[in-house]
Amino acid sequence: MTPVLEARGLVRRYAMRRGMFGRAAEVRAVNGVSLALAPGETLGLVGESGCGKSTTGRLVLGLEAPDAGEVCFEGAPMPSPGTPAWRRQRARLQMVFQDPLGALDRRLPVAAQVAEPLEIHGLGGRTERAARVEALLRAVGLRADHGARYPHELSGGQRQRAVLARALATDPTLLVCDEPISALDVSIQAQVMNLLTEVQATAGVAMLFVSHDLRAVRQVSHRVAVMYLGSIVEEGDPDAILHDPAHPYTRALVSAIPRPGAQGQRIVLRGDPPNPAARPSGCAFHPRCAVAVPLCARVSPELKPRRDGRLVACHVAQGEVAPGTGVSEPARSTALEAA
Ligand SMILES: Nc1ncnc2c1ncn2[C@@H]1O[C@H](COP(=O)(O)OP(=O)(O)OP(=O)(O)O)[C@@H](O)[C@H]1O
Repeated sequence: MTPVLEARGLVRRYAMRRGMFGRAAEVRAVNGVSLALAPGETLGLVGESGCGKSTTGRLVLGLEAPDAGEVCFEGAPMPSPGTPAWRRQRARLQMVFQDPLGALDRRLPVAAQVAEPLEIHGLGGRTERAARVEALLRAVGLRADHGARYPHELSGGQRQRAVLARALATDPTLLVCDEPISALDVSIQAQVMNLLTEVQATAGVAMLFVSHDLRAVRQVSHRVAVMYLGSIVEEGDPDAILHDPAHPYTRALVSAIPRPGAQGQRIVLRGDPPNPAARPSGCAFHPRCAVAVPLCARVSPELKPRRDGRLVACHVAQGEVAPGTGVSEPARSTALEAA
């Protein structure tokens, strides 16, 4: 089956000035990310602030061009932004961002905004569009009269529902949801998460669900990818990752989830939070890692399957470090090749 989305080796760098008169430094926001999504599948992208989740989302949507790597949508390379082919494809690729008020136009009633993508892409006549808007509002749990209101006349959860209705208007095959619940009250978060689960089941849309909240990601995702400093460090089944995280960074993330009765289990990461403008050599996580060995400072581990099939980018978790000797032969030769 052709994947809806396939991204290979994505790299995105930004120039960043250090202070008013400082020299420009380079931030590697995304550093070799590859991912694939099957039709109807949801991939959760999780990691702490600044690890490159949103930049990955923008690259996947074609809102920004990568400095290296390629994005294929339904088997074909993503057309250049602004071209007619790109505009046609944009109808099939939609997004839902964190702030529903910012995503909506304050001067337009909700129904007009839900109808907008249909007009832009020339889908249906006036009557058909009106019927489609009503059906979309109903599908996301809003009434027809909500459509006549302006965004400020809706609650936060209702606004995010309106944003979702608009995103679904063109019947997309891929939805990128970037922190869709983090600006909402906790009680409303659950409603929107349930709605997203419903949308998955009924619309059959593939989703890239970006969040720093592993529990939210687990609720909607078929697979989870954990990012650290621009790279995916672990990928696999959400339950397996939550119950038996393989990468030391994932273990720290999981241990930070508050759980009743799990006292004193939290892993506190040592060292400073990562600075993308000063990327450590080798494994980017090694300065904060409790199980790092000398190899980790020299050789960047690849994301590859362990014996149990879990994808992990860690020399230790992959079993490349032989007990007692420090480094096993395959890892030693990789290190020598890299030296
Ligand atoms: N336009 C830009 N110019 C310069 N640096 C940028 C730009 N966009 C992002 N960055 C930097 O790239 C890195 C990754 O940012 P990104 O927004 O992708 O992270 P994130 O994981 O989505 O974070 P958050 O959860 O806080 O939204 C950060 O260090 C950020 O400061």
